[in-house]
Amino acid sequence: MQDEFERIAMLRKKLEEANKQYYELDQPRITDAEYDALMRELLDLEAKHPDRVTPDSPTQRVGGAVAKEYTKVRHLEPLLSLDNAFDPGDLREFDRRVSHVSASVEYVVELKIDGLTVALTYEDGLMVRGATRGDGSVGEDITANVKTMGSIPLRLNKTVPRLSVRGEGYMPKASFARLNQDREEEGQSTFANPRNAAAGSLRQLNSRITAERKLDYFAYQVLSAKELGLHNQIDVLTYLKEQGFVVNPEYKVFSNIEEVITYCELMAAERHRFPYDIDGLVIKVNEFDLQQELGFTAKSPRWAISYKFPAEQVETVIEDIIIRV
Ligand SMILES: NC(=O)c1cc2c(=O)c3cc(F)ccc3oc2nc1N
Repeated sequence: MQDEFERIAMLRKKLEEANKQYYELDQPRITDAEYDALMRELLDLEAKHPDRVTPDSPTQRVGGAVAKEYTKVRHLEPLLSLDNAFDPGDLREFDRRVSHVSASVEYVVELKIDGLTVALTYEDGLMVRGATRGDGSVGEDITANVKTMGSIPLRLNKTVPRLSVRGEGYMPKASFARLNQDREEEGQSTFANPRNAAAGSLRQLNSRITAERKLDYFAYQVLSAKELGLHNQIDVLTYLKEQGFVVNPEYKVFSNIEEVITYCELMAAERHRFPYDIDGLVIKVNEFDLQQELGFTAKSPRWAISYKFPAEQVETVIEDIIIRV
């Protein structure tokens, strides 16, 4: 019996390590087939010893019971939306407002991942809830689905009593292409874009289906960051990585808006080189003290703005349309 418990512990360690290699380090060490075999063995051993199952066991990522409908959940703090900037003038206007409060400012610029916001709650280091944005105050409880997302840790590396994390759930372009191909072959309707596919997959009532969709997650915010001894957005991104989250590595720090504008224009031209869709950039005042001085409007922070890439000229090929006059 004891060696079965040791086997359970060893399998969990190997699966967690494989998960970390795949999602955090992007360097899978074992094949999917090997991963599945280890998971199958652990599922069988846990079925024999159900009292040994823990909420952070890798088997909890497989997905299980089908929910009938969503329970609603109220967010600890409302999830606000970002004001948009469409051209350099808007960005200079944003900077002018910021400069009224502080002459010197540091901006962090992150890619704006084109997915959907997912709010995560951890208690004593264990993930206890995942929720969609909903109307900003009340979202849908999608905990079962979120557990199937390999880039979201089931357990934090450093246990803290309570941690609220926000980030973007998204579907990588490769997963999107494969999903639509499978659906076409099965005669099903296809998704228009990865964002819709991610939304549909996350709001699935059957988490086994979510598990097959290979969704991914970039964390970018923690609540009550100052209580964690964090003083700016860069601290937050570093903290999130330490805790085991995947943070988008493309963030940059600039000390004036003209550098931000140059970077925005550069990235608009490079927007398709990433393995996921982005629809712009998010510019954030780095220091929390200045963020707090700037505060919020009714619906948005005054210390952040999203720069939307210009709409692209997409040649719509109109073919096979014969206009009979
Ligand atoms: N899609 C994104 O990649 C992304 C989105 C947001 C937000 O929506 C957002 C909303 C706020 F009220 C405050 C900060 C934010 O930071 C964000 N940072 C990001 N990187």
